[in-house]
Amino acid sequence: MIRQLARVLGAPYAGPLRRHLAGVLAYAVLQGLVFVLLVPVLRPLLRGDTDGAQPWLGVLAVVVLATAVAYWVQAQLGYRLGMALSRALHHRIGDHLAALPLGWFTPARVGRVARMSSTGVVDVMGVPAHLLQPVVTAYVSPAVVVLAMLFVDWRLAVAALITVPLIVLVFRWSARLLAATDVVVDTAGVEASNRIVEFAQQQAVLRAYGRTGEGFAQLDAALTEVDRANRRQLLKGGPGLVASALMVQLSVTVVIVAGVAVAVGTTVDAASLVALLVLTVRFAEPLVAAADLGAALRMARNSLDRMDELLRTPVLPEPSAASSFSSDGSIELDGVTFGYDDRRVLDGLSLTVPAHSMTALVGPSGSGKTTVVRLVARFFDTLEGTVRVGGRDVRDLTTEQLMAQISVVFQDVYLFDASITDNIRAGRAEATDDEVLEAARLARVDEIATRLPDGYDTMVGEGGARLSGGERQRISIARAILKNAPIVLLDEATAALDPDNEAAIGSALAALTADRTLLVIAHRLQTVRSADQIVVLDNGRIAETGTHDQLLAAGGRYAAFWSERTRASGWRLVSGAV
Ligand SMILES: Nc1ncnc2c1ncn2[C@@H]1O[C@H](COP(=O)(O)OP(=O)(O)OP(=O)(O)O)[C@@H](O)[C@H]1O
Repeated sequence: MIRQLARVLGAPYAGPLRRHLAGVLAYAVLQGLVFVLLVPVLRPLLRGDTDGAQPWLGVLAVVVLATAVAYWVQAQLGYRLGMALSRALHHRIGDHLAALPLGWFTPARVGRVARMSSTGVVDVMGVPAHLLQPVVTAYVSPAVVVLAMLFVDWRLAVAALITVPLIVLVFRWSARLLAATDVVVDTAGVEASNRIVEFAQQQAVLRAYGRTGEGFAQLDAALTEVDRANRRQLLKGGPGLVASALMVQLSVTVVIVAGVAVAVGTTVDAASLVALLVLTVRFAEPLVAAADLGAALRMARNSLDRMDELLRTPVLPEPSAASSFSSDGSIELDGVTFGYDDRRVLDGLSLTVPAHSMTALVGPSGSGKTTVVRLVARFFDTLEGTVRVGGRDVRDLTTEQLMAQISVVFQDVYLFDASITDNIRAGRAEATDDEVLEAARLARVDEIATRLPDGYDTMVGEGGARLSGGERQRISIARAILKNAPIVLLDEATAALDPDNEAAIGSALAALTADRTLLVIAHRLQTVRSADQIVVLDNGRIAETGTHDQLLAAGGRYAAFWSERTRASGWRLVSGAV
């Protein structure tokens, strides 16, 4: 486990971990010695020989003092290591998350990561902070005691040693019984926390459709499952825990019986025997503690396993150093095949978006439009074929180089709980105040700021909750304008907006996309009509390509779409260019 901890934490923590382990070992050995010294102290005392006990009492006092110092040193090291470990784990998880393909982030995985970085990190930091010491002591102190027994009376040492393999076997069996149910308990825990978050977040939907009862039923079922899993673990693990405690008591009994048998043979005097028995009882104490701590240690190990697994999840390979790159501002997909899990979604798709032109992607739901945009932004790598941005294979660009080429405006806009200015500045951290204000003006965020009590300093709330959907989108467009990337990937809003917002967003997008390369998942007829190229996707393939007039004249899929959509409510006839 220590080795795994060192691997998860990385090289800088190997030294502190080793030092802490050395401190814990020193403490465990010293504690064992304190137990052992009880024999020479008690032996003369029980015979009434206080003078004989005095030198040993002096030695005992010195060793007790050394034990106390060792305890303090290892506790300080462990506590500090625990705190550093919590920071290091958060950093390592955070750094790795930042490098994982964007497509990795599904809601279920996000839930797991949230659990891992909260309770998981606390479990793991508990190892140096308060678990390692009692567990190491549990094994090392009795070993020192048995070693000392060898010198006092080898038969008692052998009696104690006989029980050790049995204790180890029973401890392992007990741990295995409990571990078998760990996955069930953990899965139930993750499910319950996801349901709680969902229940809280989706109150509006649940109430609107009168399904609070049903929503609650799902949460209730998840919590019942947690309860059931815990009970099942207790039932399955119970025999192991009882057997472990019994084994420890049995080892004490074996040594006592052996001691009495030896005493009857008169090789050991009564005083020594009593001292040895005291030693035996103390010898068993740490073992009982180890059995109790097994569960906490296992939980820490499970959390560590999951962190290890996350940190081993491959990141998208990218060149170690950025090579010089002068983008021609185009986008190209060349024979691209891609699928989620085992299902093919794009099938040998080739598409070119020339620089400074607009391509509109249209097609039925599920035809692969979003997937095309995700591949351009390298959420995933293709199974076959090549995606080129600015004329270069995206796999040959560093994340910084690729991201410098692209601004993405998706439908779900997330704003940080910060001021409007800070949210816009997220587009380019080093932008001057004037540049931020200019981007805000172009995206018509200035109109929003004037209405708010603190203007641009107004905090927008978590996710931008204090603003309307349209207002959030205008801020995200201002962010993209500030970023000033040559290529814009846009998922046009499907939701209806009020006329003011609609017009504001129209002009904000016009400012963003002017003189840029634009790949847009188009929902508005106006956008589609004004595109230089329309690509009709169907089932992961290109069904048709051309301008609006060409495609209407062709009388194919697009023409059918157009006449259907202009009649249906799904496509809105709105004025204003994109
Ligand atoms: N993360 C994912 N995991 C598994 N399957 C996915 C994932 N994302 C999309 N899909 C599936 O891939 C197919 C194409 O989805 P995509 O979102 O690209 O289509 P779309 O044309 O953008 O649809 P829409 O217009 O409804 O947004 C769909 O069948 C969808 O269910």
